[in-house]
Amino acid sequence: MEYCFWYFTIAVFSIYCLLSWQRRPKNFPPGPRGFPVLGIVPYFGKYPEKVLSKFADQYESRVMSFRMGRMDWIVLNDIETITQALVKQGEDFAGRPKSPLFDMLTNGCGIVFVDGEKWKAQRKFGIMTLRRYMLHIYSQLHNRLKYETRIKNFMKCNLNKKMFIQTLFRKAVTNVTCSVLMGKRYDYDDPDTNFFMYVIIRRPSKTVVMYSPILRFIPPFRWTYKKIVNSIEQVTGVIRNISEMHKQDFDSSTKRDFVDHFIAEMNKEGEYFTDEQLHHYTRDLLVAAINTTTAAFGWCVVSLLRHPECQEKIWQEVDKVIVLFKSGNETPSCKHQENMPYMRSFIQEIHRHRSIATLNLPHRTVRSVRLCGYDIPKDTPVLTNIWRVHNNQNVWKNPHEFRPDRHLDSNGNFVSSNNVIPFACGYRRCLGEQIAKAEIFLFIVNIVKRFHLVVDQVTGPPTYIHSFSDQAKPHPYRIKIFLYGTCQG
Ligand code: HEM
Repeated sequence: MEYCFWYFTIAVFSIYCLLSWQRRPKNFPPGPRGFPVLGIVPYFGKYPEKVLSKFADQYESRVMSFRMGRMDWIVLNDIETITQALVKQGEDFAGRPKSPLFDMLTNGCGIVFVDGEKWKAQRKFGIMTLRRYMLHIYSQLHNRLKYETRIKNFMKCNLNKKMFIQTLFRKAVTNVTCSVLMGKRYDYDDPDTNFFMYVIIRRPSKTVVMYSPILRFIPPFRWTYKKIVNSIEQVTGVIRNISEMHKQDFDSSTKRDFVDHFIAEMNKEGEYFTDEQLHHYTRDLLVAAINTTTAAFGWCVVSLLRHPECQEKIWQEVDKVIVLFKSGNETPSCKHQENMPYMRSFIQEIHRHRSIATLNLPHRTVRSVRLCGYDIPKDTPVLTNIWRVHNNQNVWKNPHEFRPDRHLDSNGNFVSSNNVIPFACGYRRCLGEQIAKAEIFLFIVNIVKRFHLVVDQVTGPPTYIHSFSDQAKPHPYRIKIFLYGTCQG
């Protein structure tokens, strides 16, 4: 009798779980449910963007849903729906999924995972500041990149069996970003400062712990959790010291960098402009900038190596447009780019062919909304399948092929495309887009004009397959590099 009771209770409970698993909000977009608790996570494998894209084909829906944990997520599948949601209804989709753990660790400060009024004030300040001193940033970026990409550093990569070229790019990008944000450069060989370049590398397991804080008590994730805490503490510790030094010799008439601009804002006593906010804002900018830009540099070189004809064409264009580059009497700038259609096509093709933020950063609906005839409740997490847009066969012929000239018209003019959205679009579009674009352009100019890049015959050409991370970055690879006009390599 007692057994019957337990069997009955378990059966009722299982049916209840199954039904609540199957239940989804009324008039919600269609999509796969996957397994109880895990949802479709077991299907994700290394490339969730491709798996979600296949589901999108299967459900034939511009907006699709799926289950992960206890949450129903939605995915925006094409450019029209993405523009409708993130631009036209942008305010409704401008939230970020809540991570109580991250909020606890950052005290709700920063910009990337903040929303509401605080985010609006920080974003407005960020846009104004970066725009105001963009010209200064441009020449600073050029000088720093020229310095960071000295042949001496490349030679070290060639000689050192353990050092790959991306290590050099990561160090260069870290120094460029630190200079622009807080006037700081780190010596490549300094072991005390090297940590700064590595502690902020993002791994998928970190994201999982962020959104499922309960996991921090389970052994393998416990270790990841400790790393997150250490990373946040270490980086903010370094930024704290630097900002204290900035305060000591602060001069409101000559603001040197982002930190100085923020201190000036703090002196006006704005509600959200505190020391803690400064530390987390700067940390967020560093994390957002370093991983993505390093990946972009890595993909540029992969493409230059795999397509020597592109290297040659870019070299010729730079030679024609920036005539005095070699003598050091002309600094490359945005205005040069206007006369460089091939360079611009090459960069646009890098962004299309190698989507770095394949699924964008997650958004959250801040109120109940209607999209493509479906009802999406408040607080629904939202993914944007950027990879799918960049590989849409109806827009791009043979999308898997790397062909910069697809972005040129019959007269050889560059055609900017709304179907290439590496920085996303709308309200939460990348804040550092202009900086990233300038950096990538200046990086290519500096590399192509000064060096000749050749595939390392021992390892062969690097692959386009990206490594498993929350940003699509190249696998480590080696190259041969020669100074132009010499056989030095
Ligand atoms: C190739 C380089 C880069 C790529 C591909 C990239 C891409 C992105 C993407 C896809 C987003 C998410 C947009 C959204 O949520 O809808 C984002 C956000 C952001 N990016 Fe970038 N990014 C790059 C470089 C940078 C740089 C250099 C900086 C800063 C100097 C930066 C700062 C930020 C910030 C602060 C956000 C959050 C904006 C917000 O939540 O309001 N990014 N980026």
